[in-house]
Amino acid sequence: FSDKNVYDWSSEEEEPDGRARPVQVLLVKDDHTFELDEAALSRILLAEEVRDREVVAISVAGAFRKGKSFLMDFMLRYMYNHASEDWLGDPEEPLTGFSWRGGSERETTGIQIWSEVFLVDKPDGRKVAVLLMDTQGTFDSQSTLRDSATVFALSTMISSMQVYNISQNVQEDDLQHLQLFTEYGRLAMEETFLKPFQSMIFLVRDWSFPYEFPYGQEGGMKFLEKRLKISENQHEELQNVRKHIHSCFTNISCFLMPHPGLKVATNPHFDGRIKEIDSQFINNLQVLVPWLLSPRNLDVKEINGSNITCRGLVEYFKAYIKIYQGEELPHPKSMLQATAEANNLAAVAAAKDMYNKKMEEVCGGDRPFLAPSELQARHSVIREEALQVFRGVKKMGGEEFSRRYLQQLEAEIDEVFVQYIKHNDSKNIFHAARTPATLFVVIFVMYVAAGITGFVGVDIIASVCNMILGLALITLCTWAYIRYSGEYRELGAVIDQVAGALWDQALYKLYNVAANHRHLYHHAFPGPQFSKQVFFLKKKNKT
Ligand SMILES: Nc1nc2c(ncn2[C@@H]2O[C@H](COP(=O)(O)OP(=O)(O)OP(=O)(O)O)[C@@H](O)[C@H]2O)c(=O)[nH]1
Ligand SMILES: [Mg+2]
Repeated sequence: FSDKNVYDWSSEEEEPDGRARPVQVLLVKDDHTFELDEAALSRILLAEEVRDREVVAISVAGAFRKGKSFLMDFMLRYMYNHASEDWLGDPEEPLTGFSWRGGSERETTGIQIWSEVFLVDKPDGRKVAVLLMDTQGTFDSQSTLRDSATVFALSTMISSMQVYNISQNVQEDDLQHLQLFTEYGRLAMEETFLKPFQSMIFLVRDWSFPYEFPYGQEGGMKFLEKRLKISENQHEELQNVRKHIHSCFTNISCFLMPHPGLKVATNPHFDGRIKEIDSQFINNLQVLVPWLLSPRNLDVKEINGSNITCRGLVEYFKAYIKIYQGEELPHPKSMLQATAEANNLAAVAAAKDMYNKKMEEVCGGDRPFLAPSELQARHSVIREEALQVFRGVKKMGGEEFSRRYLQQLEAEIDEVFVQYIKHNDSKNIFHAARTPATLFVVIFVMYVAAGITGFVGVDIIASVCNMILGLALITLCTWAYIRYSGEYRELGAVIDQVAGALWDQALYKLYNVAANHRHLYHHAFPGPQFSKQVFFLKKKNKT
């Protein structure tokens, strides 16, 4: 990091007035790839006064358009006013910092961090660096599920405190998405016996049932306890989500926030001044922000049980983004897509299972050799039955989607059929006798050749023939021993292969000779055209 270039402002990041501002460190590009702006990240986290300080990273994540950046700006105000009593400041002052606005389209993209890292003295005397992080909302209409999952997972991995910003209630799908995203994060991290992430704060915005659970942290905790409770009679699916969430975070808490008033929610000219926000919201903001950010509540970022400095965080950020840029992680899928895939795969498995069972009955290990044509016929029938089984299973995802799996099933069945053919062939006594027969033929031919050449007086060729004869004899004995004892099977396979090749070559040659002389045969025995065709058809059917 001593390289000076690392600290240089990149040209587009030129900041003439030196004022703090949000800096985009993670970019999600149009082609849904991710890019880390290392220069910008290094410039902020490797500045001399902070780089060796332990870091507290606070992030806010959740669905888009739910007031995340708005909340972050109040956190900024708290940090700038040094946690004083009247940190909210002038009620007429517009709210600035991370860019926020009304409207239905997304605002924040990627991950942005505040260019100023705050140095805070903790009550135990340690000076820590506080980093504020704003993130792209999940499930906007321009992001894939993978984009959302990556931004959420990365911000959870990098932060020591993740604020999960949700609207109105903690719904089961909020929990399921949290489960999906944290699992996606955990995949990219090293396995550890510790919980992978630190603090998770469920921040419920626009809470409308204070008569059931009062606003604030205590009401929130009671509410969340109820929501995340695991009981015996709960369905396994519900239990799994809850167990997963408990296993991911060392600290889980909740805060119930009231609605900020209609001006905040609906007035396009609202600029964030406190005067126009409901007093109940402000009162709770005055509890929430110090609860999150007061020096004694700041948790230093830990990874694998050791505290991380700003310098370390840069390295982790780089390492994690590399994993998400690569192709080794599975892509998170939408619920429908995942279910449709599971349905189709189960149907493929059932159909294949049925095919295997029926084929075992036809030509399994304990069944005798079956004529190849018969095997082919039985295969065709059973294959069609298996395809019917696949078509008969109810599957999500539609015709088009399941066609791919049907093709996969057909390919797999055909592959298995090749194995059945081989298995059936090996039961053929002539197949087993192919190697010794070939060797016998070689021995015989060599014997005759040696005899003739010896008689004629070409001794050298006779000796060569005798040598080949001897070799073939030894090979035959070796092959017999291997077949009998089951040892040295690789050598046995080589002998079979060579003998097979010899056999095929000889047959091929014979066939060629026959084919070359066929016209002579027809010439010698001319017959009516149709009978020739019938003859060939019959022959074809037989084979
Ligand atoms: N109903 C409601 N609206 C809020 C709340 N806080 C802020 N808003 C309004 O919500 C709108 C969006 O605020 P942002 O902070 O830009 O939202 P965001 O979650 O950062 O949005 P993205 O960056 O697009 O993900 C603004 O008009 C805010 O005035 C809240 O607690 N409840
Ligand atoms: Mg935002």
